[in-house]
Amino acid sequence: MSAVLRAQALGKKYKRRCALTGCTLDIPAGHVTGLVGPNGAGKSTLLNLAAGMLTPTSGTIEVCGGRPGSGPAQLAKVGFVAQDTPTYPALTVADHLQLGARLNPGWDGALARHRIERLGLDPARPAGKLSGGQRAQLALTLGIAKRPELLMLDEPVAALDPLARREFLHDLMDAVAEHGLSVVLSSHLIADLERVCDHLVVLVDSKVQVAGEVEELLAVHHRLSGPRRDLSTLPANQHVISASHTDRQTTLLIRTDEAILDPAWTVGRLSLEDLVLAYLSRPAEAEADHRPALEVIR
Ligand SMILES: Nc1ncnc2c1ncn2[C@@H]1O[C@H](COP(=O)(O)OP(=O)(O)OP(=O)(O)O)[C@@H](O)[C@H]1O
Repeated sequence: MSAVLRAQALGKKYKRRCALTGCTLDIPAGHVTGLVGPNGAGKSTLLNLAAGMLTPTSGTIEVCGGRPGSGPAQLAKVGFVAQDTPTYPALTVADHLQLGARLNPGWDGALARHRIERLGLDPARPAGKLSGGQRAQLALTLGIAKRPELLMLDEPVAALDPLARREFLHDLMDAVAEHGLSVVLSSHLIADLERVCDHLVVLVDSKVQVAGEVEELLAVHHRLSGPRRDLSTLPANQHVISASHTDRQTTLLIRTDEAILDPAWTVGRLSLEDLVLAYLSRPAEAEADHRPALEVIR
C-alpha cells in the first residue's frame, strides 16, 4: 500500500518550544483519513509541514512521493485548507475563482462555479464581507476545485452549520469517489469522521496512539464486562486500553486479534467514539509497556 504522507521522526520547534516531536506515521493513498487528537497534539503543525507551509526542524516528511512545497509539480498535487480558512478579504468570490484558475494547472472551473452557485455565494462579494462559515465554504471550494491528489483539511467543518456540514462532507465524498482523491481531515467531530473516514489516526502529544482502517480497528477492539478481575490474569494477546473496576465488576476496553473465549466476560462492540476517547485518555508511555490507558478503581 503506497503512502500519500510519510513522516519519520518529524519535529518542529519554535525557538525553544516544541510543536511536534518525533512524529512517525504513514497515511495510505486512496483513503479518507481522520486525524484526531486533543488540543495541542500537533495536528495543525503536522498538516502545515505536509503542505510545505512550515519546514521541519528535525526528521523528514514526504507527501505524494515528494518533499512538501518543493516545486510547482509538487504544489499542484497537494491541496490544503488551513484551520482559519484563509482568504483574501479585499478580493471577491469571483476573484478567488480566477486566482484559483491562474495558479492551479488542474483547476476545475465548472466545479468551482457550480459549487459557489449552489451555496448561494454572491460572486461579487468581497471575501472579507462573508460570514465565517461562508468563507470556509469558499476556501473548501478552492481546495476541491484545485483537483489535488491529496487534499488536507484542518478542521474544515468547524465553522459550518449542521446542514452545511453534511452537504460539504457529501461533496467531499463525491470528489473522492469521482477522482480517487486522498483526503486527510482533522476534526474533533467524531460523528462527522465516522460518516466519511475509512482510515483513522489518533495523535496524542506528537505520537500515533492508534492508526488503521476504521472497520479493522472496530473489529479488534471490544468492551468486556464481568466479575472483578486482576488485569495480570488476562491472556497475553489481550491489550488493555482502558479499565474500570467497582467492588464486584470489571469493565475493560481491549484490543485483540484473537477470539475471546473466557465465558465470564460479556463482550460488546465499540463505537468509533468509544475507541477514540479511550486512546485520547491514554498516557503516551502506556503504549510501550502495555499498561491500560485509564484504570479507574471505585
Ligand atoms: N507559532 C507557534 N509558536 C509557538 N508554539 C506553537 C505555534 N504553533 C503551535 N504551537 C504549539 O505547538 C503545539 C501543537 O500545536 P498544534 O496547533 O499543532 O496542535 P493541534 O493538535 O492542531 O491543536 P488543536 O486541536 O487545538 O487545533 C501546541 O503546544 C502549540 O501551543
